[in-house]
Amino acid sequence: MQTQFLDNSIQELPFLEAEDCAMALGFFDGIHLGHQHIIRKAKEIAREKGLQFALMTFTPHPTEVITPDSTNFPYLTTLSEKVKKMASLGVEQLYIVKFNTDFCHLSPQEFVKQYLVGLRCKHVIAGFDFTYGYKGAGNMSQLTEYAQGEFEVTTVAKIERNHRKISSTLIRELVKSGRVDLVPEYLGQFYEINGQVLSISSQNGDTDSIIHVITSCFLPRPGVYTIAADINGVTYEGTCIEIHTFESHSMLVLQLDSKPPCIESSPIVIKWTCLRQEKPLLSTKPIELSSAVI
Ligand SMILES: Cc1cc2nc3c(=O)[nH]c(=O)nc-3n(C[C@H](O)[C@H](O)[C@H](O)COP(=O)(O)O)c2cc1C
Ligand SMILES: Nc1ncnc2c1ncn2[C@@H]1O[C@H](COP(=O)(O)OP(=O)(O)OP(=O)(O)O)[C@@H](O)[C@H]1O
Repeated sequence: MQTQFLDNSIQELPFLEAEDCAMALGFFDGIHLGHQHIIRKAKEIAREKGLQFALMTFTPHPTEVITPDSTNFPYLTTLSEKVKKMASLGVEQLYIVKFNTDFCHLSPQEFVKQYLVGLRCKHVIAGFDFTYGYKGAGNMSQLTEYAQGEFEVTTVAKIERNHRKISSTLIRELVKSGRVDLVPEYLGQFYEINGQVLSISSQNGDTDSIIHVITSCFLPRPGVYTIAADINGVTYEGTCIEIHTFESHSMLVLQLDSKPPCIESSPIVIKWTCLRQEKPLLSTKPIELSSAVI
């Protein structure tokens, strides 16, 4: 997959090098089951028409630009995780458009002309509620008219589960309220976060261990959770017994069912499987964080 960052403060955009493409559009936080359907549809159309399979996303989330006071937007996926997932879904050309005030002020027609026609879109695929242009004024029913014959449009109808639209917002609400057990119905997998191991200590004569983890990802509300932790390619079952949230990061205390070897400073991926108890099990004092790791 080729990845291209587009920053409209740079005048010489590499549009002339673009290939004729079928392009999926959207923010795609989490790449949930609704997103995956759109991405598969775009891939299918690209194959049928012999076009490059492209996808356009934005960074940061429009809310961070439009509501500058908003802090810590609750992303379900970091940009680098999103890039990896897009590659695994077969996207051939990923455009990551810098969402800034200049971009935000483009009219729907300007966006279509500069970014969609400019990037040689021959077919555009998005969901029924995709919006674009200043104040999100452009919608899918206007897109064919704005395309002026340059590309075709496929609008994917609302994809629901349990009579609710599958959405990043719904998944964030489930995570926030601790209902991580329900997340796979909408996300297609357990909610995962990335972090870094700060320290590890043995418990019960080496049969299990306590590890401290630092993360800046969006977390479930405090409580005791069953988790699985991937460290250096090995999966450990365990429990998250404490969650301490600070301004820009959080610290987790995990109890693992075994003691992993030499994992200080290792990256860790934590899968949240279920909320076991509303209150923390025990209260360990948060360890001192050196400024080097924050
Ligand atoms: C050129 C352009 C300008 C936009 N301007 C605004 C804006 O002024 N206000 C706003 O809330 N969202 C704005 N958006 C964001 C869109 O409404 C929408 O959230 C974004 O395209 C992602 O779509 P999705 O949330 O359906 O994935 C803009 C999007 C684009 C492409
Ligand atoms: N359930 C769904 N059914 C059909 N299309 C969807 C669905 N969810 C998202 N889409 C489409 O996927 C693309 C990315 O959407 P977006 O990132 O806004 O997802 P979302 O889940 O609606 O997010 P949020 O809850 O933050 O609004 C857009 O084209 C959007 O229309």
